[in-house]
Amino acid sequence: MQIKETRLPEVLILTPARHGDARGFFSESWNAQTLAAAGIHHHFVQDNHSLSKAPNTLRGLHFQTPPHAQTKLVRCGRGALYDVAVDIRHGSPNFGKWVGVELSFENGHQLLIPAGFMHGFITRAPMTEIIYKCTDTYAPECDAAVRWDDPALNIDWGLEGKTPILSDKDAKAPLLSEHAAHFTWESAA
Ligand SMILES: Cc1cn([C@H]2C[C@H](O)[C@@H](COP(=O)(O)OP(=O)(O)O[C@H]3O[C@H](C)C(=O)[C@H](O)[C@H]3O)O2)c(=O)[nH]c1=O
Repeated sequence: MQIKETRLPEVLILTPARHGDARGFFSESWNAQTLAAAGIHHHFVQDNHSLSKAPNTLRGLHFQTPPHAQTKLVRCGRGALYDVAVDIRHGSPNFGKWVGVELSFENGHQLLIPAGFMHGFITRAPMTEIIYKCTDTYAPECDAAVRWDDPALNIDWGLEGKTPILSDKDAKAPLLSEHAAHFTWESAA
């Protein structure tokens, strides 16, 4: 397992080993003991899996507010995507700062996104599948979204002038500044 920091130190790129042979490869996509040996302790309770059929499909920016904030371990099961995490922890020196990482079936990279960060991604290929583990279960009453193109965040999604495919919910999401509550977050669960 390779572990690499990003410009937001709490957001890590994890790349499990792939054991190749003539048939293809085998990889432990997640092993609690391996992560614990690296000092990474999370209790995941829900796995998510979504398919986005077209490139430039953008899902985000999403998060669950306390008490159901989620740490996520994200990977790309098929295709390719650009995965983005945004720090919205009240009082964080990196509040409002973002980082993006290319995740693909080919590169096998995973992104560990702690509670207190928003998550979003844009697909770079057709039929892209994202698979991710969460440390809390779905809580619709805590499900929140912020506009993908919030000028205060200035995220570069690599759209090159194209318009992303969005859900109605994401198209109508508020700006971060319109979220009345400033969320205080326990340390990442
Ligand atoms: C998140 C979630 C959704 N749903 C249901 C609710 C809707 O009927 C349907 C689609 O939900 P939504 O449009 O919120 O799905 P995405 O746009 O992929 O949202 C996700 O995308 C971003 C990138 C995330 O990190 C979050 O996990 C999540 O917000 O699945 C569930 O049943 N359980 C769940 O945990």
